[in-house]
Amino acid sequence: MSSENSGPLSQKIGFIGPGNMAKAICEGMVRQGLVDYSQIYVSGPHEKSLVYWRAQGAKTTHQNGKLAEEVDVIFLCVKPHVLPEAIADIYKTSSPYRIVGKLFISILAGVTIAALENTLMGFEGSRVVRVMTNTPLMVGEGCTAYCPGQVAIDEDIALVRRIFEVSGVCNLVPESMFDAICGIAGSGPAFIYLVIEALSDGAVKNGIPREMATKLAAQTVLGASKMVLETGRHTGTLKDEVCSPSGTTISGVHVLEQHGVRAAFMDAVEAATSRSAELSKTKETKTSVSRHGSIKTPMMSKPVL
Ligand SMILES: NC(=O)C1=CN([C@@H]2O[C@H](COP(=O)(O)OP(=O)(O)OC[C@H]3O[C@@H](n4cnc5c(N)ncnc54)[C@H](O)[C@@H]3O)[C@@H](O)[C@H]2O)C=CC1
Ligand SMILES: O=C(O)[C@@H]1CCC=N1
Repeated sequence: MSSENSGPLSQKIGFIGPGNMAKAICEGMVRQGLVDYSQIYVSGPHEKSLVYWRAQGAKTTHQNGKLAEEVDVIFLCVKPHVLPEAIADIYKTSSPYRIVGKLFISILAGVTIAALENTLMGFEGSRVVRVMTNTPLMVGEGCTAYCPGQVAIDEDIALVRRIFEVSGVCNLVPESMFDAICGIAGSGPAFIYLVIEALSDGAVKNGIPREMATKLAAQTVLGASKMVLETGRHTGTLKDEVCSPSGTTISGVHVLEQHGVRAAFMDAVEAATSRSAELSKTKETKTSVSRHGSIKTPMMSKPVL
């Protein structure tokens, strides 16, 4: 595989699982001129979810194996419990000799590199990179972490960095951090939407029209985030600068502390982290797939398909 450091990518790129994350990753690449839709292949079982992609100019199929035959790089973008079925479909709908030396990039929560490599070992020379990312990729503000598998090569890493750096930040981390990164970066946007919605509700309660209230809340969160990232100053110091003695803010902060907001957010990140760890231990995500496309679960002596 060629490794360009600038300019458009030459590879054909496939997405197995044409959902929210496939769109976020692909749109980021297209918007930044890294690829155009003629290089994009997408597969999924439901016709309805492929219509959008064809309208953009991507090629679509219901057969994961046909996609894998065509492309150089395969993004795995299905839900974690669907992975065995999706991989089994690659085996069943392809000629294995045509799936040689492909790079698989997985964004699945709670699916380890070992599980991925195990399930893909029927395809000669497969390489894996595990990624955790988030939906703000869509607006160029993604937060991505990656960890290469055992046989991933420098070009694979360079490619992953290029794809995710055009749409935000991207860092190499040890795989042991993946559950915690899922807890903050993967799930975190939902926690913050909740904050924005609640701030907006508070403003609406006090007479601000909804549309204006949501814009004020979102811009305030954006501004606070930029302050943290661009000044590099401690969050406590930044908070103190907003809190005047006997002022409005400290009254609000007191209420948040009374309601245990910090502990609630810590608990939320911890719960999401634990769930990711739990997923990696479930039978579905530990399942492997034989060369013939049979799904083998660790709990069963016989294949279930
Ligand atoms: N949504 C998020 O914010 C994030 C999600 N992730 C991970 O990304 C993955 C995808 O998540 P979403 O895009 O949100 O899910 P989604 O539900 O939007 O997309 C999944 C797609 O897979 C398709 N699919 C189902 N069975 C299939 C099969 N056998 N073969 C091919 N395609 C199949 C579905 O029809 C659907 O279009 C998950 O594993 C999740 O853990 C990671 C980071 C953030
Ligand atoms: O909720 C989930 O399982 C996925 C993984 C990270 C964000 N969304």
